[in-house]
Amino acid sequence: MKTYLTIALQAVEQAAKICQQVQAQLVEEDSLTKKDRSPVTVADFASQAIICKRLKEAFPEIDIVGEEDAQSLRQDENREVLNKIGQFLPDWSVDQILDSIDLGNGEPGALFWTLDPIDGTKGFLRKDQYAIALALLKDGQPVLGVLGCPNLPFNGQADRGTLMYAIKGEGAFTLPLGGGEAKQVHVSDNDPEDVVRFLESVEAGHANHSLQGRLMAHFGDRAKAVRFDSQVKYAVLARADADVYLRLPNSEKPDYREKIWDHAAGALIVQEAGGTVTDMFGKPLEFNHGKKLMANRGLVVTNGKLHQKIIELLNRG
Ligand SMILES: Nc1ncnc2c1ncn2[C@@H]1O[C@H](COP(=O)(O)O)[C@@H](O)[C@H]1OP(=O)(O)O
Ligand SMILES: [Mg+2]
Repeated sequence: MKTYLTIALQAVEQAAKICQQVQAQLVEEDSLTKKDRSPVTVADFASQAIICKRLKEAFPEIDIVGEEDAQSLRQDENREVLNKIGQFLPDWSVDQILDSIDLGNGEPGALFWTLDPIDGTKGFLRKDQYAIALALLKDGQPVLGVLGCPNLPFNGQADRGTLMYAIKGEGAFTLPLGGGEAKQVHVSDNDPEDVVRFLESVEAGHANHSLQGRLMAHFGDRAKAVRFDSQVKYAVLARADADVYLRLPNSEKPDYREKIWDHAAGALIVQEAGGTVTDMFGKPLEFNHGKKLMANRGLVVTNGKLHQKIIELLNRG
């Protein structure tokens, strides 16, 4: 597993550098809009190209299930975006860029990678938080997870981003982006009688803030809301800077199913830091139903001590 970890960390580091460069110079034309109207940027594509290329060089036989594909970039109308990606990958030919992005068109199987090259694209566009999320799944369970969080200060140092990783059964660790010593992380110790820090999406459309608000009311003044974009929320909880992360289905999209690349890495990291991850009914996440968590609804992530209480409150009818 150590070889997988080394390559995964290198790939995420490399992608994070490009994402930081793009974010620093971001203009509106650097993004295009997908069919579901969600945005995708130059950096999403560059990140996926870099990570897929690195993984395939090292592990040619392992499929990669990435969030993006190059179909839209192959259309003339998006030539500008493709050219811009080329500026950030100066040694790459156009075909190399397109083909590397499409290395992420693999299918979930017994052993595969899943990649969100930029999770929280809306946060990225706001020059706020985003994550690069990569996980290795074996027999339907994440066994290795890496989260690159370029705008999440490492140890309070604003100029250093955060990397987090976990190997199943071996704990969760953090180190600064750019290199440094890895330190083990543990979730908080807070119980239902303490202050309870709730993580939620910045984007109101991505979760049911009002249902979450009603649940928080149970804890009165002790409930605090903390908003972050992306899987950065998992990293914040794993290092004990928050206690609960809820993703409750939004009434406008009651049938929404979570995507595997949005949760595989983060869920493993929180579990290895001592926390608990289930859906809103307390059922463990099942990663063996294709690209979506078809057998689960919503998400409840806690430090473990709060889990039962939250599930109880959510399901008391
Ligand atoms: N209705 C929805 N319910 C839950 N998650 C959603 C919904 N719409 C989009 N998302 C996902 O929320 C994630 C970002 O979450 P956050 O706001 O917490 O950072 C994205 O991966 C996005 O998926 P997608 O990338 O497919 O649009
Ligand atoms: Mg995502």
